[in-house]
Amino acid sequence: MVKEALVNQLDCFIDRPIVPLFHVIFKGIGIALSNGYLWRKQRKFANTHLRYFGEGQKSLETCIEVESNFICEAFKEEQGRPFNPHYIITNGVSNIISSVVFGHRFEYSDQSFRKVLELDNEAIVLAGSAQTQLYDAFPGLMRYLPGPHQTVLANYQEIMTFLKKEVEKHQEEWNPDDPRDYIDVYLAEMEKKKEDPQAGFNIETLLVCTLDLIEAGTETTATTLRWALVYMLHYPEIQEKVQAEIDRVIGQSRQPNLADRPNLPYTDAVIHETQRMGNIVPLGFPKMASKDTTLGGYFIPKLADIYGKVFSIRLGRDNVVFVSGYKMVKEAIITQAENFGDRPYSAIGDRVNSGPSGGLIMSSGEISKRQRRFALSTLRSFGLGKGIMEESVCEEVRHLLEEIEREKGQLFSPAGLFDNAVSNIICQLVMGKRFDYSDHKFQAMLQYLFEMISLQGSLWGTLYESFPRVMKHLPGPHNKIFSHNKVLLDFIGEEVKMHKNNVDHNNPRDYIDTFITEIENVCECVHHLGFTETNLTVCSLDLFLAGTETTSSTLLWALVFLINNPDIQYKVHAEIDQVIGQTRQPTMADRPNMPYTDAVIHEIQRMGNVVPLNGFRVAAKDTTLGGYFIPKGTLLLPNLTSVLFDKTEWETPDSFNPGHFLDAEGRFVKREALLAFSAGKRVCPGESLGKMMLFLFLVSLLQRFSFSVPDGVELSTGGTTGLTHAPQTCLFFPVFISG
Ligand code: HEM
Repeated sequence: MVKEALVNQLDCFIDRPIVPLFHVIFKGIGIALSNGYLWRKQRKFANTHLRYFGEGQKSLETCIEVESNFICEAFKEEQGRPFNPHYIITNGVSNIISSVVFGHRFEYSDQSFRKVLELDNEAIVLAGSAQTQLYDAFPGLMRYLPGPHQTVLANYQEIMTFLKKEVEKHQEEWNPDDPRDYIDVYLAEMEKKKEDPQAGFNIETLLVCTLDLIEAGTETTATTLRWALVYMLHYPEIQEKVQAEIDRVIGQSRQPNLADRPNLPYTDAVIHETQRMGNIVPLGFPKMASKDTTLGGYFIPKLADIYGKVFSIRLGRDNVVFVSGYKMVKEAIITQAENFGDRPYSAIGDRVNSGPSGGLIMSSGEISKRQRRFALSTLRSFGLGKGIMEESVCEEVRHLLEEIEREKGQLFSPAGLFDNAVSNIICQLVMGKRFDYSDHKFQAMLQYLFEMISLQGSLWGTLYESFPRVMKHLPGPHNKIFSHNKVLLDFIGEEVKMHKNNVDHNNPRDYIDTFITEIENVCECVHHLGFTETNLTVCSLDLFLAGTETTSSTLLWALVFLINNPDIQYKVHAEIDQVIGQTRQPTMADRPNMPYTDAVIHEIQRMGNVVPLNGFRVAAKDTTLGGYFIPKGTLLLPNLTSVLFDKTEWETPDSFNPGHFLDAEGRFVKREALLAFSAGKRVCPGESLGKMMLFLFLVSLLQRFSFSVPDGVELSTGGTTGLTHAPQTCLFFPVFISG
């Protein structure tokens, strides 16, 4: 699979991502961390001239033979006493590269060069540590804070000063007719490439290239040699066999040379096995997909094409198993529903829910079962199926249409209105009232709600989940998750207080009343199942968190896809005209008579893909999935993107095609692979309400308006991805359709 990525898909995985800490030093120039045209030019130049100055040439072999002698002499000086060969080997190896780059070697007693090697070694070790990774997350902040990242930066600065001196010396002595080494030919190339600044031939790039060559060549080769010694110590019988082969083929009277290699098969095999076991660049250097594969470390569809249907990735401190494709996701969340029904521990959830298992979204086990059952039965008794909820939606539709009419066909962004309209339905359900679109306090609450969702799905949220103890004390946007959450809980808490004052236990008006009644009625022994006032506010907030942005983003996607496909918008208008006309409001009873519109809404949900990653699950016991062993406690992400765009399930997965949900006669067909609301034990409890809102809002909007964008504007279907996948800010013309 790695070969598939690195060799067969060479063009797709050639670029390096920007790593902020390294970027300070390497600046995206040089050979190792550059991209595009500059990288191609620098890499080609290095390839050609490294070959010229030695690689593949007898002169380099001689140079290595000489250096081997120095190493052996230095070992001899230890007179058989135990010693650490680290710096002798490192110095020896880097001398080979120094000969090519600087045209000379450094004595092992040269303290200034030894210092450079020590600084480099320390920088490499520290750069791989978890603490320095914080720098990559918060470069703006960490720049001013103490920590190992400062040592990494200081070490590289000092190494750069050393390299600068070498380059300056070369500039002083430079004779273009007699290039001695890589620096000399580079100086000549700088003259030649003056007209091509994009290729990056300048002193700054030369310094970075020099550092790249010394660093990449020294640490790797020297570490492999040290592994070789370790294996020889561990396997004395193998060491003896290598020595026997050397005695037989070379003897003691001359130095080894490369011509001996074909006659030393055992030794050659040992060196290869050392490289395999030594595994000195265990992860490879990060590569960035130049085509769609990953985003900010998160899975996007093409990743599964590369790694298979079940693969694991380290996210922060956890190993997360990504499950992809309809069949495998179904196997995980439906067939093995019992095993993958719980949520993993979440540091954010723990803090916002006043304990590890509160609310509806983050709870697990018995609490989740009881709270989900309670929420679903309340949703049912407040109208799903009885028409009360439908009435609420129809009333909200009238307010929404009125607001849009006020725009008088001017360009406008409906996002805020959709958010308010959808959350009003949840307000009706939870607290029995709606808020006017001009209510500033409620608008502010919605802003807090969305910012909280967006921050949880951002790198800041991920960092908090990974390093809660550190992040708790650091400034940064993640703190807003908690402050906003508190404001929202207080807002709901106020409602709970008011409800408590005038609740009629025999006649509950909404979710809050029903919950208060439940707290009164259930035995105190089941309060630990979440029937407490605190959990009532958390569960209410969860209904807003889970229900508002998902539904309103789907409505926005609807307009994006219908504007981009005017023929489809036209057909929906035609079906509305034919089935409903202009004299009455749409109702849910119209849906069975509108197969085309129904198919369009389902296709919007598929392509809109508003919960791209689904919710995390955790394995309740050891199990297997797709042939892989999944130990108890493993985090699982049953990836919905991979299901909604599964090539084996959808005829045209990447294009907007309502035909996915229609048969040859134009009848609506349900498709099992449309898991937009997920499935199994944690399937969205708001699915029916969500579907009702989508149908009534959308059909009512299209009954009254047709939507378009200014000429020449193409709406992006790329979207922004965090926990949810929403269209980028969109501006539309609502054109009033007169009766
Ligand atoms: C188009 C609209 C919606 C979509 C696409 C959607 C999708 C989802 C998805 C994918 C999940 C994750 C399930 C899992 O982890 O397997 C979820 C969970 C949830 N949704 Fe929805 N949802 C929508 C509307 C709503 C509405 C309107 C409500 C509230 C009335 C709601 C309430 C919830 C709750 C409470 C959960 C958490 C359930 C749990 O963890 O057990 N959703 N939703």
